[in-house]
Amino acid sequence: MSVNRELQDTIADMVDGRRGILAADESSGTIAKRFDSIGVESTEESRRFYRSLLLSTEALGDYVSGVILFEETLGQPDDRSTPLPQVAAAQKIVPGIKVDKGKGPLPGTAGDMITYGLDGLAERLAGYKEQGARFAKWREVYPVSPHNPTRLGLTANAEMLARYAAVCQSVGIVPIVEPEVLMDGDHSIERDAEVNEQVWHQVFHALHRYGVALELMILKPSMVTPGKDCAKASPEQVAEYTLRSLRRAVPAAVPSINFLSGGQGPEEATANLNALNQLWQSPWQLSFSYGRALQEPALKAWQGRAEQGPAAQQALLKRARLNHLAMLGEYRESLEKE
Ligand SMILES: O=P(O)(O)OC[C@H]1O[C@](O)(COP(=O)(O)O)[C@@H](O)[C@@H]1O
Repeated sequence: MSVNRELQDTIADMVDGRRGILAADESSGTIAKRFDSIGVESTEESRRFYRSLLLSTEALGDYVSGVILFEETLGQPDDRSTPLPQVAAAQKIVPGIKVDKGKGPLPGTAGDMITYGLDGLAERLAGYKEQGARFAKWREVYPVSPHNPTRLGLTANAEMLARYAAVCQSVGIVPIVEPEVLMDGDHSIERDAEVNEQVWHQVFHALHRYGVALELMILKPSMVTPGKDCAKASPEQVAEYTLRSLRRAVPAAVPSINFLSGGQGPEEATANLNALNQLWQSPWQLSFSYGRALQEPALKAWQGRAEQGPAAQQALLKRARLNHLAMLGEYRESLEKE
């Protein structure tokens, strides 16, 4: 099959107007933190058990079209020895893989970050593809301060995302491009809009220079919100600011925008997505690619106890279904109690 055909098929399987993406690709440090919050030790086996529980949730494929896995999970089996990528695929959930290798400070910028992992990426992708991955994800992180992101931070991070995306498409892997503007701090929603807009402009400029086919990628941005230390904005305000900035910076050729949750609570992330889909008929599908906002209730229900598995799966399925309804603009707060 041609590389282009592979990319088109993957986009068709992932973008159908009613399903989103489950981000289950927490790196070792992050998953240890999440497990710590429920008193569970993070071991190879506890991570395998938990992620296998998530992926075998019955009917999850009704609301989720893709799952982002961590490298370790790609090679792990469920209790019946079926590789986890196959467990996902059996539910019509496309398996994908986080391919960046974490982040560190960007020298010369006093506060900006940069992500590692481009060396040997094409070879790594070939291996992941053999294990079943059909898409990849790479995250650049932008802290906000009165002087960050700097001009250098904006161009350097955009360059990394574009180089990664171009390598992915050259080997038939759909790239998810994730520029995350962090919620940390006390910046206003106006400042957040300004930063996100600059970030997206630079990212799409770089994607253009690297010849990335916009029709064959997915954007995973932050929603435009005030910083965590400010009063929260209403879902309508978040939707208005986010759409205004997206319209100014993101070409209509991009098929789907799957937001990250970035520290929003589960109900908040669903209400915001719903408002986004109610506000305006957009050229892109507006969907989710949540980690914490999908998994938090499931983690709490699980508590590391095998007998709590079904409760954890119910909690995950409920969040996935409510976010599916938010994609249709049909979510209501009263559904939380059902
Ligand atoms: O462990 P990392 O690499 O810091 O990533 C943290 C998470 O951030 C995400 O990109 C977004 O997750 P959230 O929706 O929880 O913000 C996930 O895909 C990833 O698991």
